[in-house]
Amino acid sequence: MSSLASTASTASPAPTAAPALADVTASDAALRRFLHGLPGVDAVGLESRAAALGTRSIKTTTKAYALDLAISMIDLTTLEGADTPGKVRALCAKGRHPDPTDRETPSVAAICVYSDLVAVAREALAGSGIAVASVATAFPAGRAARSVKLADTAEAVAAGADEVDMVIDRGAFLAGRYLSVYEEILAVREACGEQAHLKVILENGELATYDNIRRASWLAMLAGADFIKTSTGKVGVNATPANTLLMLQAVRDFRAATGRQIGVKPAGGIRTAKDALKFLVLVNETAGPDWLSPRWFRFGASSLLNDLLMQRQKLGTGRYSGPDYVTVD
Ligand SMILES: O=C[C@H](O)COP(=O)(O)O
Repeated sequence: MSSLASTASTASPAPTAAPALADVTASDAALRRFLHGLPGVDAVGLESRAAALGTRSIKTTTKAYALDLAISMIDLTTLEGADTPGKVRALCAKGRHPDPTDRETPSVAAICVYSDLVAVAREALAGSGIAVASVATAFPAGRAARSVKLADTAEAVAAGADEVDMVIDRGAFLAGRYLSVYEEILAVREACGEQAHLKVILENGELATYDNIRRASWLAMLAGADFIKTSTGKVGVNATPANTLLMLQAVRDFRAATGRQIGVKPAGGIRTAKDALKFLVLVNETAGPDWLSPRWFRFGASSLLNDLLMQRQKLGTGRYSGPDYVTVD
């Protein structure tokens, strides 16, 4: 999209050479060689580039477009122990018609729930074109036997999930057991079958270094992720401009190396329209305009939608209507 386009270019790493999948994934040692052979991340450069792109101003007509685009990219999420069918139905109604006073307002991309509430969401969203996303694999910690994680995934898919958001085994990853992480993603991918897209949550806040985030991104993509996702939203550090920029570089480089396009989903702590628009600038400037659609970029968020709606109403009327005029997230 040219209106979010750059006026100045900033250097970012060149695409990585195509990996030979069979060689790379043959063993822990081969995966380690490949993942540790990826270029090291210049943390200072990454953070300054993310900060610099965050200062880009977006003019009024582009802003209207970008606010609607951001709404259409939301995975409207509720992941609480206290979730009820009633809460999920209310969220689905909101996802269908985020602003009942303005039917031009786009619907969200998906409603994201725990697997036991997939059937409720499925029924409430019938005919809407909005996807049902389910977290699975013992979300958020991912601490369970693989059989339990696969059963969780299979139940979500059987209940009608269009998308499965799995967590990687961070313990195995940090211990260098890359093959185990790779094989688990493959197994979950298989449990998703043809029906469900797979989003792989790296849980960046637990990966300790930017180098690890780059390695985990590649590992997930090699194993068949349709999307890579920053976070569960349940730990101290979730989606940040810098860790999302790094993952956008990874999907860009992966497509250059393999021809396969993978989506990106920052999640956790994204609450304001201002922040969402900064993320869209990062997408355009890093992965490129091919990613500026809900097919390739999502926001995992429980309470971003209301601020986007308030900003949208302000653009239309010239004033804020205030939080009382949008339904509670
Ligand atoms: O995947 C989505 C996140 O759990 C939502 O996090 P949030 O409540 O900080 O928006």
